[in-house]
Amino acid sequence: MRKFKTESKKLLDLMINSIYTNREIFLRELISNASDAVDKLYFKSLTDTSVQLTKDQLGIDVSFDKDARTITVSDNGIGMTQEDLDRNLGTIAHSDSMAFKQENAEQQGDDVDIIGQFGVGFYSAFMVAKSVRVVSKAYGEEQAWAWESDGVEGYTIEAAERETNGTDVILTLKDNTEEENYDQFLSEYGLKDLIKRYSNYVRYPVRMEVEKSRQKPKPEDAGDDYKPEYEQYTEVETINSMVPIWKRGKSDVKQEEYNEFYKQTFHDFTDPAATFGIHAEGALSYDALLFIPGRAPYDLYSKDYKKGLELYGSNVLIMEKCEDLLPDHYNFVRGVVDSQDLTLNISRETLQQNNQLRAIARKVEKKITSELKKMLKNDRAGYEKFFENFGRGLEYGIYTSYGMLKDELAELLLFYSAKEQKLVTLDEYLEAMPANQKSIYYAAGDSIDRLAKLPIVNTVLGRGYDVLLCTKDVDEFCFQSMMNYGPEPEKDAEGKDIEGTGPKDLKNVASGVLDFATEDEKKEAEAAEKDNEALLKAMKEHLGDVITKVAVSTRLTDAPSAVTTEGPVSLEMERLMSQMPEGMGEVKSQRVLELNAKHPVFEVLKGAQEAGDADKVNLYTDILYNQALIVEGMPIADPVAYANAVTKLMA
Ligand SMILES: Nc1ncnc2c1ncn2[C@@H]1O[C@H](COP(=O)(O)OP(=O)(O)OP(=O)(O)O)[C@@H](O)[C@H]1O
Repeated sequence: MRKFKTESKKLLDLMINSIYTNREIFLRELISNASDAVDKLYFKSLTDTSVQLTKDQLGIDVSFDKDARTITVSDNGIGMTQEDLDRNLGTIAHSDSMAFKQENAEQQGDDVDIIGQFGVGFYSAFMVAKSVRVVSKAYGEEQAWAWESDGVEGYTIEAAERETNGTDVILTLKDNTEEENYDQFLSEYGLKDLIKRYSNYVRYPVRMEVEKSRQKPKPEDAGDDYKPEYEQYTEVETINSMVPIWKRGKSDVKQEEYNEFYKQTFHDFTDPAATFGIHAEGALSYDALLFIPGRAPYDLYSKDYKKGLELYGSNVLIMEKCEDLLPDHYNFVRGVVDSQDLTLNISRETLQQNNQLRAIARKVEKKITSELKKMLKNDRAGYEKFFENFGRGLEYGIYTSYGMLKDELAELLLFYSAKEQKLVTLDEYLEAMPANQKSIYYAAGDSIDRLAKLPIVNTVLGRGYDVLLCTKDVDEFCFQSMMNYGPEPEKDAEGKDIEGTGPKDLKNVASGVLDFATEDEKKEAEAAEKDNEALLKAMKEHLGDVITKVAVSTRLTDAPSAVTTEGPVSLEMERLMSQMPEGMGEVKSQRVLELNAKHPVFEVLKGAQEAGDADKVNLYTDILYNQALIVEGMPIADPVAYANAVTKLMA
C-alpha cells in the first residue's frame, strides 16, 4: 500500500471528521473533474489531428447500484496513467489552498461551508464513501489502472480492465448512521436533484438511466372495455441543461424563459419586476444575471433573511448565497454571477479572491442603481410598485451609512406629495418649487390622512409650498442623515456661490424654526411674546418639564395651538423610538407649545391672565396642549384629566 502524503492526510481528516453538513457536494466535485477531463481531451483534439473525435461523443454518465451501495461517475475524457493516478490522487497539489482551508476551519468552527465554497475536488468523495475505486485508461494508452482507497492511510494501484479511454469513479457509500442517511444518494431522484442543482450548467451532457412509464400499444383485437396498460422501461436521459441562461445572448432568450428561470431558481411564484445582466470581459471576466423580485419576500425585514447572489465558477455552483456580492440596501436583488476566472483563484489565493469579488460587487451595485433609475424614468407604475416593496431598504441604506449613500440612492426615493396627492421624487419636488421657497418641507406621522389634516401642514400649503407626507418609520431618520438635497450651488463670475442655489435643507414642518415667516410676521410674534410674557410664563410653569417653552407661533393660521419640537428629535421620532426595545424608548423630544396669537382663544387667555384667574389659565393650557397632541397623533399623559377639563368648560 502507498501512503498518502501528510498534507493530504490532514485534509482528509478535516473533511471526513468535521461535522460537515453539506456532504452532497461530492457529486458536483466528481462531475467537475470528469468535465475537466473531457475538456482536456477535446482541446487535444483541436490541436492534435491524430485525435479523432467530435464534441457530441463526449459526456459523463452517472449510475447507481442500490444493492452494492455504489455510485459511479464515468467519463470518456483524457484518463489517467498509473503515474497520474499516483500523483493526482495521492496528494493535493495546492498546499497553500489547503493551509487556508485548515486555518479557516479552525477559526470558524466546523459547520462553515469551507469545503462547499471552495471545492476540494476528488477527496470530497470520502465524505460519503467508505471506499473509492478509480478505474482509468489514459488516452492513447493500452493499459488501464485501478486506484483504490478507504481514505484513511493510503491507497493501492493495480492493473485493471477498461475498454476505452476515460475514468470511472466508483464510490461505495458509508453505512447509514443516526445522523446521516447515505441511502438518500442511492436513488434516481436524489442523484437527479443533485445534478440539476449543482451541475446544471456543466458544458457536457451528464447522463443517467431513468425509469419511465409508457402506455402499451392497444391490441388490434381489443374490445370496447379495453383499459390502457402501462409498462416500465428505462432510458438514458441528459439531466443537465448545459448552456446557462446567462451565457446566452439577450436577444436569444425570451422574457418568459428568464421568468421561468427566476421562479424555479429562487422559489418565487411571481414574475420578476426587472431582469438585467452584466457581461464583463478582460482581466476579470464574468457574467451576471440579476432580478428585482416582483414582491417582497415575507421575511425581508426579519433577522433570518439572507441576502446574496448565486456564485458560479466554471459552470458549477460554488455558493448559493454569496453575501459579499450585494450591498445591504440592495439585499432584495436575486441572481447569478458566473466567472471563469474566479474559481482558479478561489482555491488558491483568498486575498485576491476577495479583491475580485469586491470588483464584481461594485459593478453589480452600479448596475442595479442604473437599472432602477431607468425603471423610474421609463416605467413609473412599475417603479412605484417596486418602491412600495423595497423602498424602505434604500432609505435604510442612506440612514445606516450616515448619509454617505445619499448621492447614489436619494434620487431613487419617492414620497407622497400633499399638494400633488401622489408620489413624487425629490427632484420633482425641487422642480415644482416656487422661486422663494428655501427648504424641502415634510411632515412625519403614521398616516397620510392624519398628516394631510395637520394645521401646520395646511399653513405651509397655504403659502404655496408643497409638503412631503412621510409615513415610513425610516423616512425621518433618512432625511436627518441626508440633511439636504439638490444640485451643488451655482457659481458667479468670481467663483462664489450664488445665493438661493445649491442643496435645500430638509425640514420637518413641526420642528425647529421655520424659515418662511416674513420679517413682519417674526416681529409681530416677538412683540406678542413680549406683551404676554407673564401669560406664557404662567402656562410654562403649569405644564412643567413636559415642555421646554411656550411661544407665540409664526406657523399657525387657523388652529389655536400646536406642539412642535426643538432639537434633533421630532414628535414622530419620539413616538417611533418609544416602540423600540432597549433604551431607545428613553429618547424624548424637546416640546414647544406654540400659540396662535391671532386666534380668539388667545384673547380669552389674555383676559383670564389679566383678571388674575389662574385656574382658568391652567385649565385652558391643559386643553390646548393636549388637543394639540391628539391632533399630532401623540398619546396624552392623562386622558381622564383631559376629559374632565373639557367637561368643566362645558358645564
Ligand atoms: N475524472 C478524471 N479524469 C482525469 N483526471 C482526473 C479525474 N478526476 C481527477 N483527476 C485528476 O486528479 C487531479 C486532482 O483532482 P482534484 O479534484 O482533487 O483537484 P482539482 O480538480 O485539480 O482541483 P479543484 O477540484 O480543487 O478545483 C485533477 O487535477 C486531475 O488531474
